[in-house]
Amino acid sequence: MRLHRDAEPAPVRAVHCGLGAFHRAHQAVCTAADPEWGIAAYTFRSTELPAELNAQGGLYSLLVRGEDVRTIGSISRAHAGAERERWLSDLAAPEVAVVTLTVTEAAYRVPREGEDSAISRLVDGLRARFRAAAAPITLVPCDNVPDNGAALRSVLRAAVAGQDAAFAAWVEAGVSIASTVVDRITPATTPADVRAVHELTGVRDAVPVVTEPYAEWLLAGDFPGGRPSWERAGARFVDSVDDYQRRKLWLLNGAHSLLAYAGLGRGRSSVREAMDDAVLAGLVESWWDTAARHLPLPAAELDEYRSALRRRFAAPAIEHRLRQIAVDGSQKIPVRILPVLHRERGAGRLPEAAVAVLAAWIAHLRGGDVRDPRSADLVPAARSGARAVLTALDADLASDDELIAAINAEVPSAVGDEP
Ligand SMILES: NC(=O)c1ccc[n+]([C@@H]2O[C@H](COP(=O)([O-])OP(=O)(O)OC[C@H]3O[C@@H](n4cnc5c(N)ncnc54)[C@H](O)[C@@H]3O)[C@@H](O)[C@H]2O)c1
Ligand SMILES: O=P(O)(O)OC[C@@H](O)[C@@H](O)[C@H](O)[C@H](O)CO
Repeated sequence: MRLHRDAEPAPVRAVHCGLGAFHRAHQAVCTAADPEWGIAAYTFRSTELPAELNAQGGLYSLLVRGEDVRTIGSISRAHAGAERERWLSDLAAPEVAVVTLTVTEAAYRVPREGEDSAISRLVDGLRARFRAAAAPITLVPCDNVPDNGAALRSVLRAAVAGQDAAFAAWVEAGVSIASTVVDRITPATTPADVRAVHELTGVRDAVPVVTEPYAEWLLAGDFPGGRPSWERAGARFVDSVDDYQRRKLWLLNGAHSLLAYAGLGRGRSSVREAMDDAVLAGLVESWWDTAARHLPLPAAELDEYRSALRRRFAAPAIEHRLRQIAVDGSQKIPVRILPVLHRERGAGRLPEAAVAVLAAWIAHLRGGDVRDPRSADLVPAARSGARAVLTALDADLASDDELIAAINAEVPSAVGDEP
C-alpha cells in the first residue's frame, strides 16, 4: 500500500525553505494541527525528496520512537530549489503570510555577487512580493543559530543594501522576522527506518521521518499577515527567546558537538553509543556544569533539562550519527562552545570539557573527511595547532597562551581511528 490523499490538501499559506528531515518532524507537524494552512516546501539541493513526496500527495509517515507512526499532511506540495518561477510566485502570493527556514547554520551569510544561495533566493522572492502586493509577511528561521531572527535580519539587510531603496525600505518595515528556539532530535532517515515504517504500518513510504517524542518550539515576533495556530501542537509564544536559546545551544548542541568530535576520536559512531562511554559521559557532565554557571535560569529548571537530555541522548531507538553532527564545525563551535569558554576565561578558569572538544575538533580536522564550508583554511590551520585554528575563529581566544597550550597538549590523545 502507498500513501495517497483522499481529499484536497490545505490551501498554501506558508512556504518552507530547506525541506529536510527536521522541518518534517517539527514545523510541518505543528502546522498540521491547523487544517486552514498548507505548506509549499522547497528543498535546496535534492530533487528526489520533492518528487517522492509529491508522488504520495505530500503525505509522509512520522515515526515517533516509543510512541506511534502518524501520517502528516500539512505539506500541500513540494518543490526542488530549481523551480524558480514557482518559488517567486509563492513568495509573491498575498495569501502566503509565513516563510519558515531550516537551511543550516552555514546559510546565514550575505551572498556574494551573483551567488545562488538561500539568502539570495529569499531576496529574489521578497522582491517579487514587493512588486506584487507587498502584503505583510513573517519569516521564521528555525536553525540552530543564536538569535536567529536578528541573524537573518542582519544578512537580509546587508543583502539588499545598495539595491532599489524603496525595496530595501519595505524589507526593513514590511517584513517581520520572528526569533525561535527549535528542538527535536531528528537524525537523517536511513534504509532501516524505511523498512521499520513499512513493518509497523504496512505502508510503503519512500521518505518517512524518524524522531523522538520530545519537541519544543518557542517563538517571539509579530505575524501581521496571520499564522497557523501552532500553539495547538505545543508551540509557545514568548517575549524573548534569548535565555532558552542559550540553554539549548550550550547544553544540548554543545554536548552534541563534544560527543561528535571526542566520540569519533574514541571510535564511537552514534550519540547513544558515545553516552555509553564513561569518559565521554563524564565530559558531558563536566561541560554541563561549566555552561550552567552562565545560564540565568533557575537551578531546578536546568537540572530538569539536564535529566531530560541524559534520557534523550541515551534513547536506544534514535540512531543519531556523530558524523552528521560533526559537519560544519566552524559554524557550530563558535555558537555552542566559545561563548561559554569566553566567560570561563574571563573568570580565570580553564574548563576541561571546552579544551577537550576543541582538541578533538582539531584532531578531526587533521583526520580527513571533513565537511565544512571553511575546510580550505581550517584543515591546514589544524595541522599548525590550536592557535592557527582559533585565529580563524576568535582573535581573543587565539591570544590566550594558557588556553592554547592546554588544547595543544590534548590534541594527540584525541586522535584515533574514526569509524
Ligand atoms: N535535525 C535536527 O535534529 C534539528 C533540530 C533542530 C534544528 N535543526 C536545524 O535544521 C537544520 C536542517 O536540519 P535537517 O535535519 O532538516 O537537515 P537535512 O539535511 O535533512 O535538510 C537540510 C535542508 O537544508 C538544505 N540546505 C543544506 N545546506 C544548505 C545551505 N548552505 N543553504 C541552503 N540550504 C541548505 C538542504 O538542501 C535541505 O533541504 C539544521 O542545520 C539545524 O539548524 C535540526
Ligand atoms: O542540526 P545541526 O547540524 O545544526 O546540529 C546537529 C544536532 O546537534 C542537532 O540537530 C540537534 O539534534 C537538534 O538541535 C536537537 O533539537
